[in-house]
Order: sequence, then C-alpha cells, then structure tokens
Amino acid sequence: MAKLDERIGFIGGGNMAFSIGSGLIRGGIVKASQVMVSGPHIENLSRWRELGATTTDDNNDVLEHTDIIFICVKPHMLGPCAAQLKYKHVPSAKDANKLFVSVLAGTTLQTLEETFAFIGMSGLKMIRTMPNTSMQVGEGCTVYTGNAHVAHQDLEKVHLMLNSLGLAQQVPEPMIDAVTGVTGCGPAFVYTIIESLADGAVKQGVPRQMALQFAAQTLLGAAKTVLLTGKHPAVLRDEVCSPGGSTIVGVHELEKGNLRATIINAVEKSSLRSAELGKK
Ligand SMILES: NC(=O)C1=CN([C@@H]2O[C@H](COP(=O)(O)OP(=O)(O)OC[C@H]3O[C@@H](n4cnc5c(N)ncnc54)[C@H](O)[C@@H]3O)[C@@H](O)[C@H]2O)C=CC1
Ligand SMILES: O=C(O)[C@@H]1CCC=N1
Repeated sequence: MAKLDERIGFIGGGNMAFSIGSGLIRGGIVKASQVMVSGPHIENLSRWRELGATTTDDNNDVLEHTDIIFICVKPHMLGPCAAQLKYKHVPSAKDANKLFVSVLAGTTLQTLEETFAFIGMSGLKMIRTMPNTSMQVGEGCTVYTGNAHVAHQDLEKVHLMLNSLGLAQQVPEPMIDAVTGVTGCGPAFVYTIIESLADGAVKQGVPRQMALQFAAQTLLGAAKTVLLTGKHPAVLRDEVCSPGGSTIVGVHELEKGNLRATIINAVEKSSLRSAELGKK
C-alpha cells in the first residue's frame, strides 16, 4: 500500500532525481506506476524503466500527467527547460493545484517564479529544496522552504515524502545555500574520507574490500552515535582517545594536516559556489 496517492513527476532524470525517485519507490512511499520521468535522451532513462516508472522525452507529459513535479535539471538548464513547456498545459498546471519542487542548487524561489512567469506560468506552488543523494538508501538530509502560494497541507505532504527518505527540515530560504555545503555536497567529502580511511588500512595490509567495508561501517557507527547520544563530537572523540594510546597519535596527525580547517574551507567554498550557480 503506497503512502502517497499523488502522481510524482521528475523533469530531468539524472543522479539527484533517481536518488529521490528510487528511494520513494523502494521505500514503498509511492508505487512505480505513480512515477513519470522526462529527459532529452530516453535511452538514458533505462534504470527508471527497470524500476517500473514511465519515461518520456517530453517534459510536457510530466507537466500534464503528474501532481507533484520535481524539477531536477542543472541550474543553468532551468530557462531552456522551462521554455520547452507548452502554453496549452499552463492553465492545467495552475488550476489543477500542481506542486512544483525544485532541487536546483543556488536557485531562489524568486528566480524559479520569474522563470515560470516568463513563459506565462504565474502563481505556481513552488517548493525549493536542497536534498542529497543518500536519499536513495533512505538516509538523506533535505532542507526546504515554500513560496507564498504553498499551503500548509502542501508542505506537510512534501515533508512526509522527504522525511521518509531520511531527515527533512523546513528552514528559512537564506539558509539553504549555507546548508548546501554540508548536506548537498557533504556526501562527496565523506566518500573521500571513507576512501582515505580505507587507503590507510590497505597500506597496513588490510584487503581493499574489507578495508572499505570497515571504513564505511566505522563512519556509519560514529554518525549514529552522534545522533543517538546527543553528545558533542569532541566528548565522543575523547572517549576513544586513551591517554598515551594509539588514537591520540592519529588525531595529532590530523591536526598537523589541518583536517578541520580544510573541511571548514571545503564547506564554505561549496556554499558560496552553490549561491553562484543560481545567478542568472
Ligand atoms: N547530484 C547531487 O548530489 C545533487 C544535485 N542537486 C541538484 O540536482 C540537479 C540535477 O543534478 P544531477 O542530478 O546531479 O545532474 P545530472 O546531470 O545527473 O541530471 C540532470 C538531468 O537533466 C537532464 N536534462 C537536461 N536538459 C533537460 C531538459 N531540457 N529537460 C529535461 N531534462 C533535462 C539531463 O539529461 C540529466 O539527466 C542540479 O540542479 C543540482 O544542483 C541537488 C542536491 C544534490
Ligand atoms: O555539485 C553540485 O553542484 C550539486 C549541488 C549539491 C550537490 N551537487
């Protein structure tokens, strides 16, 4: 039994869209038959068809046949993509109470509204989100905010959907770019850390596959400990560092390598770049 009755559309069927769509289908939030995806090259949408979703190379099909429409193109493709939407569908988009959900980095609600108003689609219900690819395994982290046309029930519906794929939190719009550096881009930083942990183990003679599994599980365990105990990471770190033991020697190496400043810089640069991506 699916938890949502709405038909879910994706304009753009790439990595972020698939993380959300596959998460929703595999998690039983919607049935595959409720999902429709569009992209310019239908042959690239085969993984969607394998899931049982409907695919099309016409964005207007998604506009016409779905209720909650995720816009999942790259930020610079928003204008060209909107221009492909045909006027004949415009009244139905607004009158049928459709809900648009953007995942575009750096792209404000104002830009989204102006882009659609430019092609005659004013007054749309629009929710801006910053999701991440971990939604594909139900452990995503998404922040979102809605425009003035979005009703409380719309936000509740989208919250249910996003929160079923991890954590979802409504935030003021100006916070979204700042959060992007941690949640949207963060998985890439963390994959680099997992790979580095594994490389360290491989250097000490642990087989690669085992090293990767141990590194990822260690990261998962540490993250879960932070979330479930509510303790500050520094307190938890101290619990691992025996006086004169093996861990503090490694922590000292991290400090010498400026790990913390490096990660702070990475989050800062990614947040700033994210804000730039949405500039027209
Ligand atoms: N990849 C990630 O981890 C995250 C991405 N995002 C956002 O998600 C959006 C998509 O990024 P990705 O999925 O990574 O990129 P992607 O390149 O994997 O997907 C973009 C898709 O849009 C399709 N496309 C291009 N022009 C189109 C058009 N006119 N109509 C319909 N589809 C069109 C492409 O064929 C492609 O499949 C971006 O705006 C990005 O900022 C947000 C959070 C995380
Ligand atoms: O790299 C990017 O621009 C996108 C947005 C957040 C994660 N990936």
